[in-house]
Amino acid sequence: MSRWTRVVRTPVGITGVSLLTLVLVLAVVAPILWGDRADAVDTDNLLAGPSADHWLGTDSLGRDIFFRVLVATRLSVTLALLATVLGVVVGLLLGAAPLLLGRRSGRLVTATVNVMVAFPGLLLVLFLAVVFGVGGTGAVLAIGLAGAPAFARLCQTLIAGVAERDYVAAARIAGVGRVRVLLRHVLPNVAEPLIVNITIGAGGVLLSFAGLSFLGLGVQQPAYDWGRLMQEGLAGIYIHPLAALAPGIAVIIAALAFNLTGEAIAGAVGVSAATGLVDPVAHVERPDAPVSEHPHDTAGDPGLVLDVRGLTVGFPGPHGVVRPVRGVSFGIRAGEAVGVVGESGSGKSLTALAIARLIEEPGRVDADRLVFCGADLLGDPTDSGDDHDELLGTSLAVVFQDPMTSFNPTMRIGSQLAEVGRYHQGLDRKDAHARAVDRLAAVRVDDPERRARQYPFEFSGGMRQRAMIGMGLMGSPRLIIADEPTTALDVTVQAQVLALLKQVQCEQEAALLFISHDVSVVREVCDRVVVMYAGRVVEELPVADLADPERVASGGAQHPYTRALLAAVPDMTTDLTEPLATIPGTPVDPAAVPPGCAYAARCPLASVRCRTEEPQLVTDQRGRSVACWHAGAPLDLLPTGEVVATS
Ligand SMILES: Nc1ncnc2c1ncn2[C@@H]1O[C@H](COP(=O)(O)OP(=O)(O)OP(=O)(O)O)[C@@H](O)[C@H]1O
Repeated sequence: MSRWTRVVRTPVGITGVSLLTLVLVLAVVAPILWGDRADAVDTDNLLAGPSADHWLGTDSLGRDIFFRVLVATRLSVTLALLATVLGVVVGLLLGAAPLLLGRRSGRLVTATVNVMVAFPGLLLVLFLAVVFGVGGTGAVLAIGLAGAPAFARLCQTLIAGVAERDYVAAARIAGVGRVRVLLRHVLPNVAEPLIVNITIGAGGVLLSFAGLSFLGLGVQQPAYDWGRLMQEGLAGIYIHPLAALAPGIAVIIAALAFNLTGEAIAGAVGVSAATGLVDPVAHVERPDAPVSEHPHDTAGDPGLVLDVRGLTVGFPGPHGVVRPVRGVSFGIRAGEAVGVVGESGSGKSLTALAIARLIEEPGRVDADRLVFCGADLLGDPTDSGDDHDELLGTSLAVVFQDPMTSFNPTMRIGSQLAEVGRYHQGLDRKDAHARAVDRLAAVRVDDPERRARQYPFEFSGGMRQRAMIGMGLMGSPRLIIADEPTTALDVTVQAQVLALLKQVQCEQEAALLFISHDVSVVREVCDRVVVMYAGRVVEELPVADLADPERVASGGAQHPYTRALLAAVPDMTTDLTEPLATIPGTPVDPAAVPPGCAYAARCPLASVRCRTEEPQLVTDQRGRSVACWHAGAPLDLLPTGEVVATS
């Protein structure tokens, strides 16, 4: 059963939809059928009570109240819908401002919206009604604009939630413009709560309109809506109450029709009908001081596809800037696979996002050097004549961790792949689709023509990851960033996706940056490994040296953290009757990084020097680097004093 069928299967739904249909039908037909009778003046029957000729009596000019209430449906509903549309359009534009204008200008709009929301709604309506002038048009503008801020805030919150999804990031890497991202990737995914809110909102607008006309600020004679009829009937409320009550009841029925329908849709699509009452969007201030802790610089190596030196990522926190990535340096050559390992929170994903230029304000990325395919990603693209987005769109492929969020659920898989071809290779719709099908075949998706027409929910997790790799292959990637691409998959599918990733990397002679917390997976896929702890690289070495945590003297891992990570990986000799080894203690909170070596509190070798002086990354003749004052020292040897770094 479709969701929309479900709307009318509940008592609330059937009542709401029936009432709404009745109201809308009356709005269309009533003026045509009964317009003349509603306007007919009968001077012999002024202020008459109910009779067979006039079911609800007559007004002060002898006009039939029943027909006037029916005929007023059109103006009441039309004006309410116009005001709703105005509020929705303005609210949507304001709500989408952070996405369309970028965070900085967007924040200004957000702040203005928040001030407007704090302003009492009724006062705002009355104020605007006076500003725009008495009458139907003024009332539409007043009610529409007064409702816009609340709708804008709802949109901001919903859009912000979707804008962080991986498929939006993927579309942005693919070079899709902001307006298209909004229309194609964001709005379809927030449409349901918006529709619910608009429907319920229309009921409220109808009441507001009746209120304004009742106060004499809305519709003016000779036109009449329900509010106007209520006002006219008020004068004789004690002798002839039906003249005021009948239009009042009509307002209640119509408002109920909209509200019940909205509630029913909310129930059917699983959205809270109170979504409009969300908390204000949190604001954080941008740090003033630029961040650059790491003067460490190296001359650029032209053989590197990616050259990162002193990369920092900072976010403003309540007590100053928090830097989850604090001076990361590494490079990757064409055809090389580099693994980045470390516990959760060590800054692996942020490092990848910074390279893909996906860190949004107020986050701030700084580096001494961030060069991809010879282009300085930190420089102004117009200076160098390069278009970074174009470069990243064609030469960088990103495979995200969660196959559920990697694709836009409202778009066919083929269209999402084709989007890359259309934006970056200038292919027309047909060629882009053909290439998308071809790329799906290249990542071994069976029956690619049919699969390309399917939606993401029709793909299994493993197939979605393959399709994501296929999307990266729409261009000719020089670098593939895979951020925990198999964490969400079961073991068999994991092996298939890893094999595919490796095969694609070899065929394309691309570099691979493979992020994982699982050392054993990195050992399978990569040539070299970068070990991160608390936002820094603590060791970098060939995977061959990861073989055995105890093989320190003969060139194995030297850093106690790398050795602890290795010891925590179960192998064939692990005694399964014993609990699996873990690293004692907890990772460092990026907001409270201690002085000295960040790992000292958990390190069996930590000495006084470790707690006060931060070890720098030192590279040996074989090109392996380690940042530790006691690198390679036996782990059971408790330090008695200062030990000089062995490398
Ligand atoms: N937008 C943000 N604002 C503030 N802090 C953030 C933001 N994004 C991430 N962080 C913090 O940065 C730290 C590093 O995050 P990151 O996602 O890079 O870790 P990770 O090593 O990839 O971990 P995981 O394996 O869990 O993904 C975490 O402590 C996280 O809370």
